Amino acid sequence: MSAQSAGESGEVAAPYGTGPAAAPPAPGRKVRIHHLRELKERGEPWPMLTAYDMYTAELFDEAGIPVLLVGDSAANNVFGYDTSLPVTVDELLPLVRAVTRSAKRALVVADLPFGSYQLSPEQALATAVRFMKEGRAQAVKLEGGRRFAAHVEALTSAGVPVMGHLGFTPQSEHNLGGYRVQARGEAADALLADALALQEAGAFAVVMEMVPAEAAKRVTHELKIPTVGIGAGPDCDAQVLVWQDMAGLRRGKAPRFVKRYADLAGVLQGAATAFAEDVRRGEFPAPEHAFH
Ligand SMILES: Nc1nc(=O)c2c([nH]1)NC[C@@H]1CN(c3ccc(C(=O)N[C@@H](CCC(=O)O)C(=O)O)cc3)CN21
Ligand SMILES: CC(C)C(=O)C(=O)O
Ligand SMILES: [Mg+2]
Repeated sequence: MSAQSAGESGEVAAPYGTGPAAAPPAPGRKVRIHHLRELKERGEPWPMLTAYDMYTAELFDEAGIPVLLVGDSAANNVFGYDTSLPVTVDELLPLVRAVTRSAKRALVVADLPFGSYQLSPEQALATAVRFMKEGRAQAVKLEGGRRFAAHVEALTSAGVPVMGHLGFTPQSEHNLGGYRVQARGEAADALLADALALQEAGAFAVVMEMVPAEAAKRVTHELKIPTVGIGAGPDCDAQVLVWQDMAGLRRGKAPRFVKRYADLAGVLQGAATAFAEDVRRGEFPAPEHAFH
């Protein structure tokens, strides 16, 4: 339905992504949520990465990543916690500010951390407003399905674009029994019902984490808004990874859904080792590094 016919029939148009298909963003122009809807309609998959600081935001933006997520996964990839649960709004806000200052084109999504939105739609809006006003984020993300439809609606009607997150939701790891695949078998119907409820509440996209590829494919076909997979198979509209997994900075056994595109841990370890040896041998600084 076009925006015009919605007006003539007296219906209230949904806040986002329901207008006529818009052109994809021109190079150098800011990515908007309707561009992502347009990519879905054209069947063009798009990439999303986490970013938590200036250099990664600049590099990923220039590499053509249209959406950057300042994930609550900063908990275990920046701050050194063992899970996502301890990280706070006050810890994440400076990271969101760094990323939004640095990304010229990418749309920046701020992940709402555990405890900062679950209490009520009012709490969710108060937290989202901080990420938008102080962090300059263009959207926020929160975890949960039907039970959070009212929260999503409060945000979207206040002008805050919301990305949902279903399947394995790390903030509920204690309830879900650890890092496990979700929505197997019968539970695939509940996944679809949750996704439809988020779309109905005004979400502009939905992340699906660690769900069977078949379930993710079905949700992707049933939704008008884009799905973003992480361990959800090849049929999602978009794919997201934590950047330290993607670039091989994080060591140890990676989850099955990770593909490593570089060995940053090896590169950095090698650079630091070479620097240390140079200093110990008296070879750094050389004359050209000193002032006379
Ligand atoms: N670096 C990093 N990457 C992530 O993908 C990530 C984070 N951190 N922090 C927040 C959450 C936690 N996530 C995780 C963490 C571990 C597994 C994991 O160990 N998966 C195993 C077991 C799966 C199973 O037993 O079913 C795997 O092999 O995929 C999965 C997702 C995803 N998110
Ligand atoms: C893995 C993505 C989707 C996330 O929520 C995060 O990085 O916090
Ligand atoms: Mg997260």
